[in-house]
Amino acid sequence: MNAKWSPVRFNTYPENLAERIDELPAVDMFVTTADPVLEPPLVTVNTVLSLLAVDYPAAGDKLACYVSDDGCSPVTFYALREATGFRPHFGSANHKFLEDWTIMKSAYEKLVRRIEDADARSLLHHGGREFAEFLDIEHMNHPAIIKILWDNSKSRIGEELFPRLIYVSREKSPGYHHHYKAGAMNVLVRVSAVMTNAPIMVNVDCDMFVNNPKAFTHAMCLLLGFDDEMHSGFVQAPQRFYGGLNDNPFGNRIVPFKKFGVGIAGLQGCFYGGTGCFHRRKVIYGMAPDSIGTGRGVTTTGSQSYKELQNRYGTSKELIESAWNTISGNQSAKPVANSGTEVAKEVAACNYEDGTRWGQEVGWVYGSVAEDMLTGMRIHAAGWRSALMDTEPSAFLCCLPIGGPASLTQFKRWGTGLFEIIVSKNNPILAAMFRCLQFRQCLAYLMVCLWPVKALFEICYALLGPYCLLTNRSFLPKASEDGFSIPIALFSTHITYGFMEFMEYGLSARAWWNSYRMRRIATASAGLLAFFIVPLSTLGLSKIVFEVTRKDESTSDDDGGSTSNKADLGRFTFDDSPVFIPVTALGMLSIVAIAVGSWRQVSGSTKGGATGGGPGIGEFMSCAWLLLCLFPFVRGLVGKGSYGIPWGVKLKAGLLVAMFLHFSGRN
Ligand SMILES: O=c1ccn([C@@H]2O[C@H](COP(=O)(O)OP(=O)(O)O[C@H]3O[C@H](CO)[C@@H](O)[C@H](O)[C@H]3O)[C@@H](O)[C@H]2O)c(=O)[nH]1
Ligand SMILES: [Mn+2]
Repeated sequence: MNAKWSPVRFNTYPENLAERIDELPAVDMFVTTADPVLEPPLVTVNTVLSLLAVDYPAAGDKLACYVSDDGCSPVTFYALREATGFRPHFGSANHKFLEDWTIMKSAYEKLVRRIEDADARSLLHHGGREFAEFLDIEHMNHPAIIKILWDNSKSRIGEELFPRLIYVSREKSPGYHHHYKAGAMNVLVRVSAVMTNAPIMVNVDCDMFVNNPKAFTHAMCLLLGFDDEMHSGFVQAPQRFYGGLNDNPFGNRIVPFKKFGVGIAGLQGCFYGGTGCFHRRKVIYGMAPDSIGTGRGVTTTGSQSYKELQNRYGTSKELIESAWNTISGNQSAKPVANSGTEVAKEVAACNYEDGTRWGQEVGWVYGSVAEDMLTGMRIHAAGWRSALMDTEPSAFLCCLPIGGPASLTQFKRWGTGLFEIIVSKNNPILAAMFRCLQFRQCLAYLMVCLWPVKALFEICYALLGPYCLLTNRSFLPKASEDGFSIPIALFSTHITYGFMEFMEYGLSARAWWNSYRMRRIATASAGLLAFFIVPLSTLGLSKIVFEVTRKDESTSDDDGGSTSNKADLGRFTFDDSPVFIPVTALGMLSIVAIAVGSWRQVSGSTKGGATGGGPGIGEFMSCAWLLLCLFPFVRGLVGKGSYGIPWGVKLKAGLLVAMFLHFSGRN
């Protein structure tokens, strides 16, 4: 309620920028990809092409696109290089669009075929000099590879300028933690600092393409439009998805967050969602808003402050100069190392961050696999607000994970990451007490970050029903008692409220149900696991890794998938991941409980229950409701192939159920 109480919407009118068109700032665009198998190079190329084609004044000069490839894949590199060949079609796309449509389409189809046919081995051996650096390397142990795929100096006179495109694969070494996406983002920030140093940066995941060609100008409205910059430390576009399945079968389209998003926009501002977000470079460099206090430690010039800058940003002369230009507001200065990649490689090295503030007060913050939440919170804690940019059509679209394993792995990562924030020194309570995080914003962060803790309570509630049926007890008033109306009223208000919210957004009842039950499933599986993993990892007993979500191209509309195919895709799938154990156990348990409870009713042995305290309609209903929510798992118990729960999981779940039966039978 705190989060939804004061909704705010920002409307943007890019046409009002027309007079200031020459003043529009340069934008560095960042794309991250990590695994050529889970994230097909074609997906990345589509994203990059959409960024390069964005409608922005003097785009060729002001935009530069940096692609970080943590997979260090020659195929990704090849795909991007081929994509630059698509360049001539861009100029024409803007002018005589229709005539050139067919030419462009066939060029694109050729590009797709080339990328799909590419294979790493033959590229390495027959691809020429450009691939030499990829030869004989391990993807977790290699020097930095940085290649300028398109540089404006290559443009011929008279040719329309085309944004720069730079391929970055940072150095990796077994001795250094690479901090997953946050680490990749920080390298991109530094590499771009010494190459183009644009005051604004936008970052997207490799599967998130630009859907509204005017997206950047809309964002500028919010970045330039406030009297005080403080109101838009960053500008976030809400996550929207393309294609996808009907009615959100895996619940990852988190609909209640629509209202939540607009709600917190009215507090200190929307959360940073990790993708589709415009950042001010100086905010990322750890600056506080001018109206709050200048420069947080880096205000003066002279040798002393040079040392300070070095301690913060590292030893590269070029980077320090560029950072100094950024924090002192000297945007007109040209980037320092415009040519060559030597300096860029220096700042992309593993050991560059040693002894600096990168990953703490500077750049994307380390210490959570939900680096987006953590980094956004650091920015809010510095006193910035953020603005939500909701354009029509949506600025960016990304793809949704499909199937049980991919969805629950994603939920598990979020849960772990969020809980990591709570147990770290960067938690929202401390930020509200000692820094500039507002109280209500802190509550909103807590509500989200405490989700794994909520899982523990939710599991206990879920177990109450089965426990009562099994042990012939009750926890709810009997239907004949007056008190019975209280749980009924609570339950139906809760359900009706959630349902109405979906109706308000014009969604189907089915979508509501899918989302509702998927939240129960995700909490009891991914949330619960996250709750246990984080303390274990703090004790050093387990290791948290960022598991990249598989990007399925088949979710796109143009696949032409038949309806039955889509229905199949919407069916829950399983694998042998431990994330499935708790819910499988819960499903089995409720079946056993209902069986035992009904048998007792039928055989009339309830009379033996302690002073008529046996289960009533309430307990049966909660068990049945639980079973209904877990229906995909009940179906999975008997399903075949990937639609069936593997025996290993069933066995472990069975063991848990047996343990529960044993202990509940004891008293
Ligand atoms: O070591 C890594 C791991 C991941 N990534 C990139 O990080 C992005 C996000 O990963 P993905 O598996 O797609 O995660 P999602 O669950 O789809 O991402 C959501 O949640 C993440 C935090 O958990 C945020 O970083 C994302 O922006 C947000 O979209 C992708 O572009 C990856 O290529 C890297 O660059 N390096
Ligand atoms: Mn993603």
